[in-house]
Amino acid sequence: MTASVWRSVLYVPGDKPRAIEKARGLAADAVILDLEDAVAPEAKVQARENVRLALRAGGWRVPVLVRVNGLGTEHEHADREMALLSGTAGLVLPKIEDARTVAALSLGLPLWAMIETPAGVLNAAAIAAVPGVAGLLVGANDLARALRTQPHPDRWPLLHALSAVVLAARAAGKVPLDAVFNDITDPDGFARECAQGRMLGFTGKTVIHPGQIAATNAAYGVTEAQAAEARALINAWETARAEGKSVVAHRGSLIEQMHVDEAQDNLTLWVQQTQPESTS
Ligand SMILES: CC(C)(COP(=O)(O)OP(=O)(O)OC[C@H]1O[C@@H](n2cnc3c(N)ncnc32)[C@H](O)[C@@H]1OP(=O)(O)O)[C@@H](O)C(=O)NCCC(=O)NCCSC(=O)C[C@H](O)C(=O)O
Ligand SMILES: [Mg+2]
Repeated sequence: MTASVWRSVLYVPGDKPRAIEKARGLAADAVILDLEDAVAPEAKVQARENVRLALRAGGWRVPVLVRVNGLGTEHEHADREMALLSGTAGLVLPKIEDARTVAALSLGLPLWAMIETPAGVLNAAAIAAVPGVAGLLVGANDLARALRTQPHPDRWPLLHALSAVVLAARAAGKVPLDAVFNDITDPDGFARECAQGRMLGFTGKTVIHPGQIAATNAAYGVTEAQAAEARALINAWETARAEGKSVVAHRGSLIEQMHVDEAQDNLTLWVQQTQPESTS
């Protein structure tokens, strides 16, 4: 599946070999092997070795990214070198605050910038526009702490930042991925947040537990009925255009080129969902 249609992206702590193995069989569209905040300082070196072995072993059905430790940390260079030499599909860079630091990396593989500080949000458009950047990920835990916001079931205090990330990514033609939902025992709250993220314009969501994957794929995916409706809309458009009509109504509503484009996007996602091996 191409990154532009990733629905679920699973974080897996680099110091948990059992979870890394389990991730191979899960239905996430991409995996992030994490060396940063999921790993305690004393476990960092072993985690890097675990990730190296997992990448070198191969056999992954989906793209595997590595979240390296932050710029300026003692692990920065070793993490990056390991990931580059071991065949990762991309690097996730935490706490990115400006475009210049990302542009200076020029590593020749897709970079995923995490927006999780106030400065990162304010500079998100410039960060997204850096040529090597494939997408932006929201880090809502760090951001909430930095902004001193309080939790809210509909994330009101973070809405401006969430939309800023979507705007920045979309303006640059890059992929916006929503933040993690921390409570793995709250499926209703999780589903609500997935629906909100999709409404805001995110392509997909980062998740932290196998139990969150199916709901994410459903929320960000396309159902068979939606695919059929997309075909019907395209068909109505093409028929009307062939008859020389410039204004087209379908099921009582005006449709224009952007609706046809959206229907085409849904069909593309449907094909990638149902035949992932033909498109990855
Ligand atoms: C949240 C967890 C600590 C819960 O762990 P646990 O209590 O072990 O869960 P379960 O017992 O329900 O696990 C059941 C089985 O599933 C496997 N498992 C659990 N999580 C994962 C996973 N992420 N990937 C793959 N497999 C997973 C367990 O191994 C069990 O398997 P088995 O033994 O075979 O039954 C835990 O889920 C966890 O550690 N999650 C990831 C946490 C993480 O990565 N955090 C960092 C990224 S989030 C972040 O930093 C966001 C951002 O930066 C911000 O600022 O917001
Ligand atoms: Mg973070």
